[in-house]
Parts: sequence; structure tokens; C-alpha cells
Amino acid sequence: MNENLDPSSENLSPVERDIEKALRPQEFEDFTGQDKILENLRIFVKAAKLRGEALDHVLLHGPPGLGKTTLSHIIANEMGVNIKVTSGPVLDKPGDLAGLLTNLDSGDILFIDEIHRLSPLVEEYLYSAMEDFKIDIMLESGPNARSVQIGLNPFTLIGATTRSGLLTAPLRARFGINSRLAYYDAKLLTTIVLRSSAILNTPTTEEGAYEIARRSRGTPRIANALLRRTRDFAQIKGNGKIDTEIARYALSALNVDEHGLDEMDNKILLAIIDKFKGGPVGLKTIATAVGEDDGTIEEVYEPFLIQEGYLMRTARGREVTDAAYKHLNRTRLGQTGKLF
Ligand SMILES: Nc1ncnc2c1ncn2[C@@H]1O[C@H](COP(=O)(O)OP(=O)(O)OP(=O)(O)O)[C@@H](O)[C@H]1O
Ligand SMILES: [Mg+2]
Repeated sequence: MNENLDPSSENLSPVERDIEKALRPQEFEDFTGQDKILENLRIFVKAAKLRGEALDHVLLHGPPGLGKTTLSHIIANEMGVNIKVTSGPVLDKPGDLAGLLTNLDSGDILFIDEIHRLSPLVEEYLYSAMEDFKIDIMLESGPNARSVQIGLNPFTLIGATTRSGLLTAPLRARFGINSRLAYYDAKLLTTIVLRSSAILNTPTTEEGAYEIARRSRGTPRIANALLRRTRDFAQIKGNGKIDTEIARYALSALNVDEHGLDEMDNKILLAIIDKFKGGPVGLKTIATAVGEDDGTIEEVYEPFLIQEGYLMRTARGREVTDAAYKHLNRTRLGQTGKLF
């Protein structure tokens, strides 16, 4: 994904990080879209609070930037509990996990990002913690080594992943609540852009917001990033206001394609068209052609291309649609290599 448009929070400047924080919804009320998921979560949170219990474990999956981390923090706020944040690759020994788990108060949330990247050893260690709120810890080492079982405060594990296909069945089965976030339509993203521009004190017309929204790849993170950059253009090249004209100007200066597809989206479609006559072609072959991991293509890029009608998944492999040819200004050739 284009780095400028998809800043993961680690490589943001302090100012940008503050902005990111200000834009992040804090309560169910501020979170736009994903209605079905929200509706259920509100009920589960309310019921758990009424019973004075920890919320059941939650698995959030879906493409990057759709609100998994945001939703986890909202759940903690709404439950009125603490949230400890870690990630799969960081937890490389069961001991790291034990330290975190034993420090959780009753009802607290442990958020594990990129949970598909847990090592098998740590994952197995997590099973009894999730199921019985118990873990084994090793006392001493060498010949005196022995393990004791200790009880944990009831807690909620929230796991987030962009690659749910990589989760093992036993881990997946231990989540009582399992939600897949979907891409946002342009209308929802317009609401998000308008909310963000209000927080940023940038006057924005509904049409201007829509122009940004419809070119944001169905993704709130990209919509917010494009809004911030468009705001810069509005300030320097315009009168500080965002309308359709300045939005179009900014988006074209930022090389954002008319339909919001990013570089990798277009690369995938072009490879299928130019190298494989539009398909069908296998996923691994596409991955090699564009130099991207096949799992990432399958779980990050394909869902959007399929949703937007550029790509089809068939029994014989991936095929592009006429819309893809049109989008990329290519002409579909017949089997003989001649034009239809
Ligand atoms: N439903 C929403 N309403 C308003 N803003 C949202 C919504 N979802 C996400 N955002 C905004 O988009 C940004 C990215 O969301 P978030 O970090 O939660 O995505 P993520 O799914 O955790 O992504 P990743 O897989 O890369 O970790 C947030 O900072 C937030 O400002
Ligand atoms: Mg996240």
C-alpha cells in the first residue's frame, strides 16, 4: 500500500500521531458503519456489565485500516476496563505472555494485534488462559525446575488480524465473539470524512468530502489520510476550504486513481491482463508476477477488487472483468489474439 496514504501509526510524526488520536472514535456512538457488528457488541457489552463479568473473547478480522484497533479501544472504554496492548510477533516466549496476563485486573482487556503471528508455543500457552483463566508457570530452572498452576483474573482477549485464514482452528474456536469488518461504502466514508474535518477545524462541503470518500478504497484510514493531505492543498493552493474542486486537485496531485485503487491493486489487475490474457490464473502465479506475498494478495487486495467488480475468483483461478479492462484502458483480445 502507498506509504504516504497508509501511514501505520509507528512511522507518523508526533504531530500526525496526535491528529490520528484526535480522529479516532472513542465510543460506540462515534463509530460509523459496521452496524451489525456494533449492534451485537453493544448487547454483549451491556450484558457482561450487568452480570459483572468479563466480556467473552473477541476476534476482529478484516483488511487493514477498517477499525479493528479502534473498536478494541472502544470496547475497553464502554466496558470501563483497562486495555493492555501487544502483538503476535512481540510475544516470543510464554514468559512474556505470563507477565502480561498476571498483571490484568478482573475484566481487563488484553489486545493482541496480528494474532496470526503468535508462535505455536505462545499460542498453546494462551489456550488454558483463555479457557480456564489458568496458566502454568515455571519456578526455578535446571534440576529444581517445576511448574505451578496459577489462577488469573477473568479477562477478555481481543485478537485482531488481517489474515484470519492463518489462524489455527483451536485458537479460533476459543473466541466467543467473532466479527469480520467489511469495507465502507462511499456514503459512510463521507460521514467519517465530515466528522474528521470538523475535528480538524477544516470547513468541508459534503461534495468535497464525497470526492475524498469515494476514492479511499473503502477504508477509513485512507480517507483520513487523504483528508489531511487535501487540507494542506486547501490551505496552500486554495482558501482553506475543502470543496470538490480542491479535492480533485489534491487527489490528482497525490496520484490517487479515479476509483481509489492503489498502486498494488492496479499492478495486480495489469499483470493478469498483460501477462495472462485476463486469466484465469492461479494466485501464486499472480503473487510472483507482482512481487507480493500470495496471502496478502488474497486477504488484503482481492476482497476490495472483487467487491468493486474488477476481479472474479473462479474454480480455475483469478479472472479480471471487463470493468478492469476499461479502468486500465486495455482492450480485451480474443483467444486468437485478435480483437473481438
Ligand atoms: N468506523 C470508523 N469511524 C470513524 N473512523 C474510523 C472508523 N474505523 C476506523 N477509523 C479511523 O481509521 C483509522 C484506522 O483504524 P484502525 O487503526 O482501527 O484500523 P485497523 O483495522 O486496526 O488497521 P490495521 O489492520 O492496519 O491494524 C483510525 O485511526 C480511525 O481514526
Ligand atoms: Mg490495528
